[in-house]
Amino acid sequence: MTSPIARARIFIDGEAGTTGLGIRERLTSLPVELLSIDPAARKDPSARRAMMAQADLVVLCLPDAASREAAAMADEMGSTRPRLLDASTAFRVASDWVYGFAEMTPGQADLIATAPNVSNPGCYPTGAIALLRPLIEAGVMDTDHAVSINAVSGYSGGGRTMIEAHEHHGGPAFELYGLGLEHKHVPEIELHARLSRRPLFVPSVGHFRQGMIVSIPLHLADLRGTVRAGDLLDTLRRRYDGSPTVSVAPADAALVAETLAGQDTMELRVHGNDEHRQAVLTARLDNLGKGASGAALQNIRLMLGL
Ligand SMILES: NC(=O)C1=CN([C@@H]2O[C@H](COP(=O)(O)OP(=O)(O)OC[C@H]3O[C@@H](n4cnc5c(N)ncnc54)[C@H](OP(=O)(O)O)[C@@H]3O)[C@@H](O)[C@H]2O)C=CC1
Ligand SMILES: CC(=O)N[C@@H](CCC(=O)OP(=O)(O)O)C(=O)O
Repeated sequence: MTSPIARARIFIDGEAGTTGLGIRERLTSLPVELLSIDPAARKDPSARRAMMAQADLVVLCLPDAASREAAAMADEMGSTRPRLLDASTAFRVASDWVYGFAEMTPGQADLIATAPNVSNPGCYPTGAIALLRPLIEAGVMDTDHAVSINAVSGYSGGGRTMIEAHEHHGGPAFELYGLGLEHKHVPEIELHARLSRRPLFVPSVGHFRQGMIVSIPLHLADLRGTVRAGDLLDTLRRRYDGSPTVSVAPADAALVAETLAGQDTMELRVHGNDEHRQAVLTARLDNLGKGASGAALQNIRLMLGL
């Protein structure tokens, strides 16, 4: 862990957006100084650059293109460059950025603590990678396993535009999307879960504000060796033993997506039937909590040694 910076200064670029607001609220629990931009100048590059120049850490809560622009601005500052934590998809598979999923694998939290650039994970990848990577690292699942990932998110996952659509114009009760099979989270899941074969990913959104379930059906006969559902459970338990944020919970007959709304934790489960040699892995989280702002707070604490 790095030595704590005395009252570090943090600038959230995109502070008024969904993720930015969630981070701002959570920062009140930390001994840091929040630098806020004049709302009228929030998209003015010179005003943003001036805020960045005063900050120890800049948290980017922007669309991808604006994040790339902000990272380029930071690079122009040379030795006075602030450290960056990016909430967008822009740098999640970039080799010179550290992936900000502290529990993903042993040693990841230490990498985050010292990195100049950290990318906050996507909401869906947080659940998918948490379930898949321990199985691949334990050799239970082959890297080229034919993985299918189904997921449902609350509408806040679509940012301000989708929130307004659902809250003011009555969005659909349930909608499958990403059916072109090009969702922006697939490369991130493939890389960080350590898959060598592109997974199928079918996301959906429901008419509820916050919450998410990611589920991965498995035929146990397609895994390595003679694997039972209990072996999958043991593998996940070993990986997340003692984690305050990721827990491995008992299987349940049904799961409600909204249960963890407002919380920054994630629950993993293995729902197995050894007679039929089948299992469904699930991750339940709040897309705005462990899926976004809660993970960002975890990364901020690690980066500042708090
Ligand atoms: N919502 C979610 O569940 C998650 C979102 N994310 C990621 O976080 C990022 C932000 O998403 P989210 O908070 O949902 O989006 P929002 O649309 O709610 O917020 C984006 C914010 O960025 C501002 N903004 C847009 N362009 C610029 C610019 N060029 N310069 C400065 N500010 C700008 C917007 O201002 P204005 O509204 O005035 O245009 C708005 O305040 C995205 O990259 C998203 O992928 C990550 C994890 C989960
Ligand atoms: C419901 C919905 O639209 N969800 C968004 C994902 C949420 C999000 O913005 O994801 P990031 O974590 O990558 O930023 C989507 O599918 O694009």
